[in-house]
Amino acid sequence: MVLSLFRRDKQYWPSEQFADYTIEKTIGEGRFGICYLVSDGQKSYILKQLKRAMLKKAGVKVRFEEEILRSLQHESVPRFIKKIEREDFNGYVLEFKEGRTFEDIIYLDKHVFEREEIYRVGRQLVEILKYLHSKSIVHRDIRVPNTLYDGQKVNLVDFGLARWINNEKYRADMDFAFLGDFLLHLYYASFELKGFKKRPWYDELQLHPKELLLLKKLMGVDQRYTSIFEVEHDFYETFEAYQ
Ligand SMILES: Nc1ncnc2c1ncn2[C@@H]1O[C@H](COP(=O)(O)OP(=O)(O)OP(=O)(O)O)[C@@H](O)[C@H]1O
Repeated sequence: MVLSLFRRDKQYWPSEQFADYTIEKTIGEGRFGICYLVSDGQKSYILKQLKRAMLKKAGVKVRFEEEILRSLQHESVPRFIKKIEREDFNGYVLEFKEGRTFEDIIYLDKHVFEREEIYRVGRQLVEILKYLHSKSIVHRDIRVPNTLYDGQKVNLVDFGLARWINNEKYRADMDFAFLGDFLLHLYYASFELKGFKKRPWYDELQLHPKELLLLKKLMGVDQRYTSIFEVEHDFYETFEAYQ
């Protein structure tokens, strides 16, 4: 038992067979785990391998992702398919969600987001947050590498930091700063710095007063929203012209 804690995590390679799945490729490696794209011959899935060292260090915390994903049923959130616990592997199989990460779309493709698209993307994130918060879940990691987009639909992945809201350490409003920062990434995709001086986002981005207020309240520059319903209200008012 003690020895197994110090053993290195086994890496899986393309074409290798694992349980009922064939490994297609490694998608990403983070602090907590390694994500593989796998197939059962019919459909693709995500196999998430939890790192042994992290399981030991974070203990019960890594279990939240499983518990929370199992409790969710939303078209933009991967379904929890099954858990796999073996001597040489700890992890689970998740539904594969389509789309590339916003990180790749912004920084590799250099895609420019016009206001209408910012509205279409933002609207979906507000809907996802309404669902999560109604289930007493705060995601705490809505960032460009954890959001997938196929040009139409937005999917939210990586529930590794998600927690049950207890209004103390874990509050719903924690997601608002992430949402604000995410939207700023979309605005900045079309931003060109004129001159040399870097100024704060609320000075250098050309924003409508309603956009400015929405973003300031999300980011906590102005008094932060207290519920997703307030965010939703202001979001739709801000983007009224695109509905
Ligand atoms: N269900 C899914 N469908 C499609 N792609 C996914 C899915 N889950 C994760 N991915 C992809 O795998 C990458 C890594 O996933 P995830 O962030 O959950 O792993 P992680 O080990 O927790 O990483 P980190 O520690 O960096 O947060 C994501 O950026 C995304 O591109």
